[in-house]
Amino acid sequence: MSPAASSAGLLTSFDPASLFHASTLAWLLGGYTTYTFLYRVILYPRFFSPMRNVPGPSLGNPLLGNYVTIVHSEVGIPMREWAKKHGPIMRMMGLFGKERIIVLSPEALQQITVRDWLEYPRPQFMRDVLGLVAGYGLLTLTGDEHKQLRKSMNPAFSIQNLTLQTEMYYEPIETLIHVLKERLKAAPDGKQVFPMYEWMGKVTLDIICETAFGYKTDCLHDPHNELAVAFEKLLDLQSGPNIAKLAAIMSMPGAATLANSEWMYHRRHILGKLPVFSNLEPLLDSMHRIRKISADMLREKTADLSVSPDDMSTKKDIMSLLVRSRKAELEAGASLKDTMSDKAMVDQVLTFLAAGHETTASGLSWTLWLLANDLESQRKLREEVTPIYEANPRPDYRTLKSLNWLDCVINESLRLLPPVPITLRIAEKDDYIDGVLVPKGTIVNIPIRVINTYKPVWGEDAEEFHPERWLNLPKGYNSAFSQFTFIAGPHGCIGKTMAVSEMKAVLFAIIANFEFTPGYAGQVAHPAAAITMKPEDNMPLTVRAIQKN
Ligand code: HEM
Repeated sequence: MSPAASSAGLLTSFDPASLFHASTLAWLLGGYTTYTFLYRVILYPRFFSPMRNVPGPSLGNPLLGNYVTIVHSEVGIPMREWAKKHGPIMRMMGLFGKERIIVLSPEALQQITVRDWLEYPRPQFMRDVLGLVAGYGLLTLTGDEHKQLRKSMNPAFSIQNLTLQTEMYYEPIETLIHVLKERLKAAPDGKQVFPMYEWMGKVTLDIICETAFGYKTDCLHDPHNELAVAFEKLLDLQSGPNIAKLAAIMSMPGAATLANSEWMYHRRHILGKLPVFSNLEPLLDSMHRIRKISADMLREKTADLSVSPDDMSTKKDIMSLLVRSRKAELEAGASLKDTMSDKAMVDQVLTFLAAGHETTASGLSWTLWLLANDLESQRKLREEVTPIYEANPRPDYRTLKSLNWLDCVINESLRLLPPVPITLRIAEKDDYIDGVLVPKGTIVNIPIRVINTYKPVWGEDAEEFHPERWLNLPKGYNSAFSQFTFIAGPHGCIGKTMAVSEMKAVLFAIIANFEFTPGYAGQVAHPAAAITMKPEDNMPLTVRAIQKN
């Protein structure tokens, strides 16, 4: 038979119904799935992606991409090494062949976080995780809703309000000093090793609860305070693997809605019995307790007639400010539905508690670590703060701001060991970044720790602690984009000025009272990252009280 006859025979004998035989369908489906998978994971990133020629690390494991390296290294370090080799824009591989872009240049950071911020929101899975652990507010909203909310929050973070709030920091700070001194009295040689991250966590929780809603946790004295216990439980859950697991769960359709429902809360014990979901039980439980306490505080404030619209003298906390501004809007004729609801108010306060507590505690702990390893910088700081402390142990916002070496130390610590080491955005359109065509849907990595220590900007000693560099900044320094600890633009940290002045108040007082040295010989730092970068070992440091002459 000729080939033509044979193919004609094949064609005439072809029965379309045979396609619907189960085995044929299975073969077709299997073939299609295998091809699609191979195309996405192997072929597309190597031969077809518009980003295929962007420099970066080798593509890594076909399924896990560069995650194997990232998961087994200290946060930010692999990206820092890649940046040294490949420069300010790189491609890396995420899971299952998903490409990501890593950006460092001021131009790219300006485009993503400032100019085109509406087209580069936080990815949905990130917002879902943040919503679950930090409430639905500034961290989860985008677009016009975010703009409106941010505008109504700005007064709480104005210099005028921060100036009034500074006084509220000192009661917890003085309690911390008192508690540590009492323990040191009983210590042999007058020195003792304290887990400083734990103590910084207590003092910053007391401060944030007081400034966010006028609630006294006093967890420095009472570790069993209900709010402190709930927070501690929540923070214990925040390890890298747990957050990755949570992000995977939140990517499942409907998971975020379900996890936030009362229905699920009342059945949370079921989750506790399922291996993958077991961490959700304590998480839902803690969030429920924190929400309940916040809602009770709100009810009290709304009923409290002394929270009048123009009364700035009595209640300076953020929740009172929101209640006052709602009252003012209602008195000016706004209808209740146009003002912020009770639930939204509770969510805002939760966001501030979560975003402002652990970040500041980590920032303070890293600063103490760096000072414990640079005794000359610590001595200079003590020399600067002691005369001011002796004249007035509760300096105001302006005085704290005027202390130059304190400013250098905090800027340098936040540069070198930023409490939020990395953040993500997603491109919502095909776009060019630094001349590279980035397809819609690409996750953009903003590697804060790498940006802050990039040698072409900061010089060869970029990875070392030198507070004096802030007195003579390098030529390539860009005030908005070279130290990116609080990022920039409409989603930049609203609490930046508050965090810095709180860190200054705490450091001012404890450096005047104590000397810090490493906890043991050969100690090295152990930064672990979940959402924030915190010391995995709670940062043990040797503390000795300063003897007054
Ligand atoms: C050293 C301490 C702090 C650091 C390093 C820090 C860092 C950051 C960073 C990097 C972001 C941007 C995250 C992203 O876009 O993915 C952010 C956002 C935010 N931070 Fe902070 N933060 C600190 C303290 C605070 C404090 C004290 C508060 C409030 C009391 C606060 C409230 C917020 C809020 C509400 C956002 C979301 C802003 C928005 O999207 O509009 N932070 N912070």
